[in-house]
Amino acid sequence: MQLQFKRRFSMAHRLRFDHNSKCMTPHGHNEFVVVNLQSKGGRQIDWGNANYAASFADLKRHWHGFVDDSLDHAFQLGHDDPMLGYFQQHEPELLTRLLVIEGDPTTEAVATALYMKLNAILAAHLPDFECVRFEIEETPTNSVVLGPDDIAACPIRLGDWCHRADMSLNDLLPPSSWPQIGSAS
Ligand SMILES: Nc1nc2c(c(=O)[nH]1)N=C([C@H](O)[C@H](O)COP(=O)(O)OP(=O)(O)OP(=O)(O)O)CN2
Repeated sequence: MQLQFKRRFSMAHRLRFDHNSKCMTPHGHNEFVVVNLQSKGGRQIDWGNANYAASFADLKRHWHGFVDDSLDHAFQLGHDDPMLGYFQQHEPELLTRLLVIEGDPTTEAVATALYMKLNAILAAHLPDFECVRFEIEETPTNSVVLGPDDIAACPIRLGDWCHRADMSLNDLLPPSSWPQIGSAS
């Protein structure tokens, strides 16, 4: 049995690889992230009693905390985007609001990075559960859907932050400066 949780977030990005694209201009979307979780077998449904393996609240707490408090309204940029230099020089207090990824921040790449982030969060907080389907709905007409094989097949390291169970969105700041998910910042 799979449990599906959906959360909305706002974001901005720009794609620089295709110079003729309208997506060169920074622009934003209101997106949905949809995750399907299932028990790895260690925790089964407690039939006849609680009738669940874990409550919705417990399953959503850490992931939705990350989505709401870190991902929502972040500006997604490629690692070599010159706009990073602007923020480092003029508005360093906003560096925690930048999601930085190797290459252009397409929905495919960001979904892969965020799926890895969810896996790190599950390993730290819900080790008996796994994500078997991960979806980002970028617009009402464009979605990217991933399964575990897509994560295994990713040929590059998109960012160390994807593998940490904290609030980090980039590797510009040391890991010690990022709050843990669920802790007061
Ligand atoms: N493979 C990808 N291609 C594009 C992505 C992406 O993430 N992966 N992203 C964009 C832009 O973010 C753009 O905002 C959306 O592009 P597009 O669908 O071309 O534009 P519309 O939303 O206006 O599309 P309609 O369906 O015609 O409304 C571009 N490409």
